[in-house]
Amino acid sequence: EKVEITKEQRTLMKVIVDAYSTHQIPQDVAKKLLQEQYSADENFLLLTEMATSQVQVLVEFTKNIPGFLSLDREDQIALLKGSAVEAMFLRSAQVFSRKMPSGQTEVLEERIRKSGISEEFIIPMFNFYKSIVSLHMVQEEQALLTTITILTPDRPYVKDQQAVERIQETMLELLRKLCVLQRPQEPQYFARLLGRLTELRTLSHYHAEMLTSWRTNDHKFTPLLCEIWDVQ
Ligand SMILES: CC(C)c1onc(-c2c(Cl)cccc2Cl)c1COc1ccc2c(ccn2Cc2cccc(C(=O)O)c2)c1
Repeated sequence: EKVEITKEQRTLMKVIVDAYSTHQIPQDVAKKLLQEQYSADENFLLLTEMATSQVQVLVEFTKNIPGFLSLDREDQIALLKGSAVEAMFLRSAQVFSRKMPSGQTEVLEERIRKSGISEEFIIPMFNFYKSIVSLHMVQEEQALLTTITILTPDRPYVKDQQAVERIQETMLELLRKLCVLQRPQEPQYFARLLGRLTELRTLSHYHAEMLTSWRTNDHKFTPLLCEIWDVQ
């Protein structure tokens, strides 16, 4: 069928992509990736700083999702807490896709591999990164996929799931059209993107175990991470 983006969908798209591209991790944090010395503890500290910065970036981005601020306030918190890890996996995967300048990507990979995460989580984590990189998503797809992840209605403690579903459906329809228009030769591309959201759920279960094992080894998190991840 003839697929076309309506005027209001184009406006919605612009708002989301602008918000997604505006909020980046401050360059000084990204630069530290190259400077700090290598040790499991130093790597953990750097990753903690990046995760904390990412959560701040994520909160700002989420506030710009049209309709999000009109949701029940407690549901807004429940959506953020429930999606933070998944959104950060997506974001970190996109950082790997865009090949950061001056070899930061390799350094970042090295620091994640040597930060006290057990091998059983490293393998699925980097398989996920590879699967995201192989999709060669454009920014619109990255921004919409992150938005759809945040607007997942069945997160724990969400009261008005219908209200969340309504906004998410708008985003899903827009992403579906974008995929058809961007990749006419790949009719399954939209389904493949949504398949990654299933992988993300699995990773977020692994992540809960990663947190426990870090804490067992007496690693400290920042107050913001403790709040969003319900630790300590
Ligand atoms: C608390 C910390 C040790 C941690 O716990 N789980 C994870 C964790 C892990 Cl180890 C993997 C995936 C998700 C999380 Cl929360 C992490 C490390 O978290 C991050 C967070 C963001 C990350 C990374 C890696 C890359 N990024 C994104 C990034 C880096 C540099 C620049 C930019 C930018 O936008 O310009 C973005 C790690």
